[in-house]
Amino acid sequence: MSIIEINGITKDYGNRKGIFNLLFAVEKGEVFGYLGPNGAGKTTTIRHLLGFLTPDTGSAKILGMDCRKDSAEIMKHLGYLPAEIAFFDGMKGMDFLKFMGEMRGLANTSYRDALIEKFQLDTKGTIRKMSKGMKQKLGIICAFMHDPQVLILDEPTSGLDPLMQNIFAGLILEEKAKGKTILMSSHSFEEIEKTCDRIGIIRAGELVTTEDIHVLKTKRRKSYLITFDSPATASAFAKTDSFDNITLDGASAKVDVLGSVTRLMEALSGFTVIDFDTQKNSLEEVFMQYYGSTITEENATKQGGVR
Ligand SMILES: Nc1ncnc2c1ncn2[C@@H]1O[C@H](COP(=O)(O)OP(=O)(O)OP(=O)(O)O)[C@@H](O)[C@H]1O
Repeated sequence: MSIIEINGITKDYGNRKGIFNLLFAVEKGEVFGYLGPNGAGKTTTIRHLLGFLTPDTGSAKILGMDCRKDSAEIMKHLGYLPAEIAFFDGMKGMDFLKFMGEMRGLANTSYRDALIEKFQLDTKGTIRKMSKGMKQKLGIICAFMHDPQVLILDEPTSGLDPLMQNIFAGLILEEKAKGKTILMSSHSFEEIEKTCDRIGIIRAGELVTTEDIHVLKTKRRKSYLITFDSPATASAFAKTDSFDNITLDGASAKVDVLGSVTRLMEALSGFTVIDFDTQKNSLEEVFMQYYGSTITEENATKQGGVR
């Protein structure tokens, strides 16, 4: 039995908005990254899993239970971080965590306290006065503190600074090692790449693909920005003809590499390199790398009125 199942869900909001015949499953111990641009349908999918929405067709299950009918039972085993956190604004952070803990019958608060420590959150102040990042940390602690078997996290790192994003990635890996099943949505391939086993890409309400992250990494083209000691060295490197796609700019060269970076490292060994940087690709670029013109053609067809 899969832990999370989305069985052919359609929720049509009209105007081509919503989700359409979605079908995927997340297995025990798996971290599943759910990626897509703004408005693709990630939150709508997650709201079905939480039992907040009734699908037009299809169904969702968690731990074999129906997300709509058995949501009270499911909640006992689930940690949820919403995309937009609405807390009781006037409450102090710690009072909120205590309140949520009591609702869930949390007897042992040691994990909660360890999470507060890990995220360095000052829980003494009122939630109203907390920054976006602090509220996000509070939401994360609340989702994990009762040690649930299943976690559903809607854009968990939004508002977190890079240091906290790394701490969050570490937490996900620890939870994965405990055998937790995690579905997390994101816009960022880079973020998902650090933690997930598999990703699903949704676009315009339809699942474009689900793929093993290791397979994707080998298919992925990355850009590297290399700064040499002089423009002459940069052009000498470009003339080695080792790579198809080199763009020169003074002493710098941007090189696109597919898969392993070993070949680039070897090619650079005879040159003086001052700086070496990876350029992050946007999700859109990653889409284009994997699916090339297919996506644009599909979109053009849809915009022309055919689904
Ligand atoms: N209740 C609703 N009524 C009508 N349209 C809706 C409703 N809820 C969502 N939508 C539309 O459905 C589409 C999918 O929205 P959803 O919030 O699931 O996207 P998302 O992938 O989570 O986006 P983001 O990354 O911006 O959070 C959007 O076009 C949105 O405007």
